[in-house]
Amino acid sequence: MAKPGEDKARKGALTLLQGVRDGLSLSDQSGALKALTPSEQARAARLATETLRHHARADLVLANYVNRRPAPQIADLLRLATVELLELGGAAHGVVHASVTLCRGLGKRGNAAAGMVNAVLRKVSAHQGWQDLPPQQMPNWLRGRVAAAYGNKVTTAIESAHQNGAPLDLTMKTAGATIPDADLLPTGSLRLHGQVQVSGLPGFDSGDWWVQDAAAALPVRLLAPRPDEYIADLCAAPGGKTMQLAAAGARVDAIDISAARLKRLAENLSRCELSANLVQSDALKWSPDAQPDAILLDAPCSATGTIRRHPDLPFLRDGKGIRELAGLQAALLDHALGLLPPGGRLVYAVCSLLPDEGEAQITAALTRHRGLIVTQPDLPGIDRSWITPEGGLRLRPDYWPEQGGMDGFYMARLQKPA
Ligand SMILES: C[S@@+](CC[C@H](N)C(=O)[O-])C[C@H]1O[C@@H](n2cnc3c(N)ncnc32)[C@H](O)[C@@H]1O
Repeated sequence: MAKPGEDKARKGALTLLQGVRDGLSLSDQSGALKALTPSEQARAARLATETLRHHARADLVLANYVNRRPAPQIADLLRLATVELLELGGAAHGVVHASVTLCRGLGKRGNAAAGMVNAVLRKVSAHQGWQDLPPQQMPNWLRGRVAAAYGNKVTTAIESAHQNGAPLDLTMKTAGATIPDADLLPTGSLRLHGQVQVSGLPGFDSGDWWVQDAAAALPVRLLAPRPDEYIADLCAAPGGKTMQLAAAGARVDAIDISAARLKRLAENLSRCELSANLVQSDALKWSPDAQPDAILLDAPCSATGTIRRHPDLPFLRDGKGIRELAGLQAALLDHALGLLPPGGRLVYAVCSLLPDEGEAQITAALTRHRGLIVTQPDLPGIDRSWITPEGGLRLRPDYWPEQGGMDGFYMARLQKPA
């Protein structure tokens, strides 16, 4: 029996996949499915996300049954159906029937391919061995760098973590508070497993928490803000870390170059009834009237630590621009250190797997700034093996495999000489 909502969601997923092929991220496409209900939009996003997460494995299965390379839109449809059948447990008859109908709706080319789609998907639905296929590899430009940094075994473990996706982590506004069904992680974040509708969770309307990966919550814990301290958050939007700083009672200047992202930060602060002084500026040109007690520099980066939650990223990037990003990170670090008073502290953070954006930035900053020291992380829940030779904290998606992993991150706490 065809379910109209499911059919709309499948069609929506194909629209999103086409968008990714055209160079748009899934989050850039939030307006593309306006005609769908919120639950159809959520289903479409899930289908597209899972298809990207299992793209290469779906192609491996399909290669057994497809003779000629199909047009890109038909290939997306076949991958989507393969993932529904073999990963998401979709009922064979329903998925095959709906996919053939959808294919017929794709114009002349779709009509011509409908018979092939029907025959291929019937075979896919009986395919054995999906679970044994290796996890989807990162693209070569990234895989090579990750393997050079951590070795082949860890690279495969990171790819498995990417395939598993990410649970939903929350940071509570009040330390120690909790919500039903959430696990308390060793570092203090709460974790929820399975499909969760964020706006339906207790405490959403009252702003008791915000969504933030457990790894992303650690830079502010490392900075250890105190009530009434004046803290500059130099790359602040959409504001998960600004909210941690504000919730700790700090007076926060939240600077970001993007007006659109600052708007989201303002909405997030408002929902949680927290406040910060928002400033739209290039952080490299910003200087405050008074010296901040501390600075958070959550620098723009390749975001390669977030592939678990953003499986579109490997399809959108080609590795160009990392050198420019590293140059910007170094310039931001130098500028930020110049704003600090003697003895002031700074946490540098990036959601990147690449040492060029993390460890190497701090090693180079230590040679450029005489007397600068790295103070070692001493946070609850941190494994000592995560601390790097220069004294930073390297987090990887393959850590905490039993609890559901964490984003890749690097952070270091610097102190200016007194
Ligand atoms: C990693 S994100 C920050 C995430 C944020 N700290 C949080 O916890 O939600 C990096 C941010 O840096 C901003 N950005 C990039 N270049 C910048 C610059 N030159 N000055 C200020 N902000 C910049 C981007 O707009 C983006 O919002």
